[in-house]
Amino acid sequence: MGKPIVAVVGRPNVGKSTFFNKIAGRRIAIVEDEPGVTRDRIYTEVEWLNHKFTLIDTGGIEPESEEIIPAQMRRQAELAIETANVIVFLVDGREGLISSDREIADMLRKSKKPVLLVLNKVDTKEQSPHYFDFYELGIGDPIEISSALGLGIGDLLDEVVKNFPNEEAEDYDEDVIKVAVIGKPNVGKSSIINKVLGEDRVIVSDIAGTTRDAIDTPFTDGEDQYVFIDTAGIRRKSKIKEHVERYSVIRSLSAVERADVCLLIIDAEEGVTEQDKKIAGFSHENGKGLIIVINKWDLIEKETNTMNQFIKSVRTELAYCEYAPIVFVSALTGQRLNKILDKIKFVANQHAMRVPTGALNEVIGEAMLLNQPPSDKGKRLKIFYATQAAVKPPTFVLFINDKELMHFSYQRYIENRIRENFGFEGTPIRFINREKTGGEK
Ligand SMILES: Nc1nc2c(ncn2[C@@H]2O[C@H](COP(=O)(O)OP(=O)(O)OP(=O)(O)O)[C@@H](O)[C@H]2O)c(=O)[nH]1
Ligand SMILES: Nc1nc2c(ncn2[C@@H]2O[C@H](COP(=O)(O)OP(=O)(O)OP(=O)(O)O)[C@@H](O)[C@H]2O)c(=O)[nH]1
Repeated sequence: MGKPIVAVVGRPNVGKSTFFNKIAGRRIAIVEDEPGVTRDRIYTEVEWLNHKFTLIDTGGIEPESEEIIPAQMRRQAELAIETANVIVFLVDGREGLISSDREIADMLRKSKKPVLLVLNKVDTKEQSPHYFDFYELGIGDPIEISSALGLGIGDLLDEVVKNFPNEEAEDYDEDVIKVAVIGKPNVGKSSIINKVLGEDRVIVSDIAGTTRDAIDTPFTDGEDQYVFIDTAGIRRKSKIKEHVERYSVIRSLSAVERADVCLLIIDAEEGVTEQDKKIAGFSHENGKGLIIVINKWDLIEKETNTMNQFIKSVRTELAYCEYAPIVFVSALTGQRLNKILDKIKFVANQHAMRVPTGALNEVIGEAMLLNQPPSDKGKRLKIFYATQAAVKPPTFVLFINDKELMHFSYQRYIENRIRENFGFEGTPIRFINREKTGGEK
């Protein structure tokens, strides 16, 4: 199971952005130093009491578009209900209860998701004069905070964490390959899924070891078991056109969290957009396998170098995922779609691959001989020993003499040597640097 997702909802002006910023200030970012990773405030990674979760901001409601306000609010709440494990429902403790709070509350109550009712703007130690009114919403005890002053935030996060689903909760068996098909609206996600499912694959109604979500689509090619995660939203053509880009990014988040491999579908005519970067960044940060699928290739007029030029621009725009293979397909003509499943299987294996410690240390030893580690003030970096501590994604612990001496560029060099020797195509690689004291060897 992926990291839990927490969504913040509430009517305009209750302080959602202020709240989000306050929490985002505490964010931990695993790949923070990596250049090119697009940071956007749609989501932030948070750690509280050893629990990691993703906080999503369902976004502001545009005050200009008058008639649309109720619909937008409704959509925002729906989105939170669809994607989040815990919902923080923010209301204004100074202004008191108003009718749009009731509307949102009705939707949230019906969702069966854990909802925390949070009175914001309670800037003093005293209880809000409206405190008891909020019980009427039927969501339980209100929690008082001041996002502006940072009061009550810790207690609130304690409550949030308590409501997370059991981390031991069963998902699919280890060897079921979980695939998220992600991308902007209209790039051809459903068409690709349908084509893949159409080709001799058997959709299975039940699959070993699952408490599975009805919106997933498990299938098998006779050899391996797969599941397209969270595809209901894709198959069920939504009536409400999701104009707001943010919505489709958020929709992708929970699917990515649960996936082993993400297929990022890009429209060949449009090329890589900002939104694609956000989604790819999310896959990368969450350590998922990634395949970049350029769809609608039939619409492109080809000259000698068209494909290479396209690859070049994708590599530039998505520089931090250069490990991801790029495939050019057409869901319309079926071109190269038969290769997709093999690619998925391949990347899933790379993502779960473990290399022997002996071979790993040989590669690193050689790497250090070929290209001396950096030094500073007469002290040179030493890597004493390395071991692969985890898979999905492959994670290496490097025991070194001094963390300060490990530069990004050298880490990158080590990563490249590991990739050259072992592959790991399609998966990010993580490093943990550990100082080994008394470390001469
Ligand atoms: N006194 C006080 N003011 C607050 C607090 N939190 C937010 N505000 C103020 O409330 C106003 C609205 O805050 P935002 O964070 O923009 O509210 P929002 O819910 O994101 O609003 P939309 O983007 O319109 O949905 C701003 O003027 C904030 O400064 C608080 O804890 N105490
Ligand atoms: N020419 C061409 N059209 C395609 C291709 N793949 C999909 N389309 C068309 O693009 C449109 C969108 O395809 P969908 O599969 O519905 O896209 P989607 O990404 O699932 O869209 P949303 O449900 O809005 O997220 C449809 O009209 C498809 O027929 C392709 O490879 N070539």
